[in-house]
Amino acid sequence: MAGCCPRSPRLFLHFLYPSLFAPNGISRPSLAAAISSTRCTRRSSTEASTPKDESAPISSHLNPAPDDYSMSYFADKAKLTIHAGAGGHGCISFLREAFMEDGPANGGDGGHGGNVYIQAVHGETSLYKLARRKIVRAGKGKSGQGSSRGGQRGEDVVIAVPVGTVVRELSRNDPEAENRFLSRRDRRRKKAQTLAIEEGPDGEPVEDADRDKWLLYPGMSSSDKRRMALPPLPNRDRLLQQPKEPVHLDLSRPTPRPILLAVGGLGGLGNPHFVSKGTPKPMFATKGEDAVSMEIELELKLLADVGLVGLPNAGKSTLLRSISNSRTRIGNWAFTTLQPNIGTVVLDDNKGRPMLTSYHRVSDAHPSQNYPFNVSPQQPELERRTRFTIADIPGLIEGAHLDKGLGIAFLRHVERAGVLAFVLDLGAGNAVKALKALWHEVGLYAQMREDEERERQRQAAIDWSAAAGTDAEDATFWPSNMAGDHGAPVANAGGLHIAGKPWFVVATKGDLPGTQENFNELREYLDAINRRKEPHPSGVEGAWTKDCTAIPVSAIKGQGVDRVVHWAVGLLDG
Ligand SMILES: Nc1nc2c(ncn2[C@@H]2O[C@H](COP(=O)(O)OP(=O)(O)OP(=O)(O)O)[C@@H](O)[C@H]2O)c(=O)[nH]1
Ligand SMILES: [Mg+2]
Repeated sequence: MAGCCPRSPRLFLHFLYPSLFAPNGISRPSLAAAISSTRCTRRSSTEASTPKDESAPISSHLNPAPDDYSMSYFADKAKLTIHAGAGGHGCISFLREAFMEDGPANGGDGGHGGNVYIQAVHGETSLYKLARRKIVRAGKGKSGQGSSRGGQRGEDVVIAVPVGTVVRELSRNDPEAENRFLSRRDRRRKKAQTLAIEEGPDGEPVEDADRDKWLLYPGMSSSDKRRMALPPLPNRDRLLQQPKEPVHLDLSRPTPRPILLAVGGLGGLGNPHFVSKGTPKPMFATKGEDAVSMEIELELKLLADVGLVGLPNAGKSTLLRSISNSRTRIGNWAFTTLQPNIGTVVLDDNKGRPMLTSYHRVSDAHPSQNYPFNVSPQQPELERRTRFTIADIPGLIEGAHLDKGLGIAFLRHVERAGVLAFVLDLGAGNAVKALKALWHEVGLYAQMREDEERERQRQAAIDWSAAAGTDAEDATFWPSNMAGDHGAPVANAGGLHIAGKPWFVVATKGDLPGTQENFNELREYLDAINRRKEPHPSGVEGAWTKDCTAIPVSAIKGQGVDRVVHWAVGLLDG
């Protein structure tokens, strides 16, 4: 193609035909178009001579060209190291004015370090940015200054995460909490051990463990510094209570206010705080406190009303396109979809009138009674459903639990869906076998999650924290419904009992010849489940076996898909 349209002649057109390029009313783009059409005449004529392939599929919204899709960066896991800000140091300063040589102490206090918060907000859809960011730091407090000027407070940081994020603490470093827990004498012993300092005649280590928490006047000689008697460190409480270890939050709803994760260090005290009868001119101030740092793991479980589960190439994405506004990628090969997609199904007749009447509980979405934040629901109990969301995930294959294909980890995005829709390709072999294989993988996934959760709860039952046994509670910042290890167990909130969810089958590619028999067999199998003659395909006792149905569709032609919407809404309404 490049050979038939050489670039060089175009470069000389200005010189050969200057009038063509003069600003005489013909715009450059139209001229350029004229040129390109002339230049490509040869190609067009050759194309025209070849007969058009009539059988080639015409691309449309439901049968798009391979490059007709939209994709955004997506990550559903992220590990973050968060550092709250350290406090600024207190200042050692004395008033100096004309005719006043020896003024009083006037060193300002250091600013407190910034805190790190987390908040689940609508509008965030992925953990991608956080996964790349890796480290989050709140601002450090500025040191105090002379003339009693306090240091500026460190800036707080709010980590915005999508609704549906689970937060787990992996490790924590809280030097101040450890110090508070140990007695002064123990701290001294510990420091002596680490520094290998000799013990004094009274058996006490010579070095005071708290000495490095003090700032001494820089103008003093080192021997004076060593000899200087320092008062006991003042006992100060943090402005906010550091949440108990380990943090475990299930942010399945937007959080009205940011939730505290790590508290910044207190700012140091300036020298006026230490003025006493014996020390009218204190040559010392305290340093700012070290702050808490933590390693946390974020896991996003998308919250869609309906989750599509199917083998690769079954037609899940085509189905999603046919009923929602999604522009997910479609291709005639396995694993076209590599990350979850959410589509919104709008329940109107394209003229703004409702397509069907459906209601959902508002209290589910705004469980204000569980929040300590005083958010009272203004909405009525039931609200008309105008839309619902549907999640399309990468295809599952047999043995996905053994990490075959893309594994089963993506099932976390349908784990919380209200309804599961199993998408089966009627043209790809026995549909009953495919359904059983899918349920087998889903069942194994549920089992794996439950084991994980049990292990986590067992670990959480052990109190590793230094403050174990103390009754420091952090109720102010911990909504009981969110704190996995502080309130209700997250396992129940996560709804791991997947087999108990309402489900149905969407039998796709019904337009292909010879699929009727396969569909009939599938329908008979589902009828047998409804009549309790066959067990639930997952094999779980007491699983959902009410009205299991299969809806035949041709998603590519948009036929039968309205029934899928109606059925899904019916199941969502319960
Ligand atoms: N004939 C016919 N073809 C369909 C139908 N639905 C989807 N297809 C085709 O099946 C192929 C796979 O469709 P996708 O929607 O990408 O399948 P998928 O389940 O999302 O595949 P993965 O993303 O790989 O899991 C595409 O070539 C579609 O055009 C249908 O109803 N009839
Ligand atoms: Mg797909």
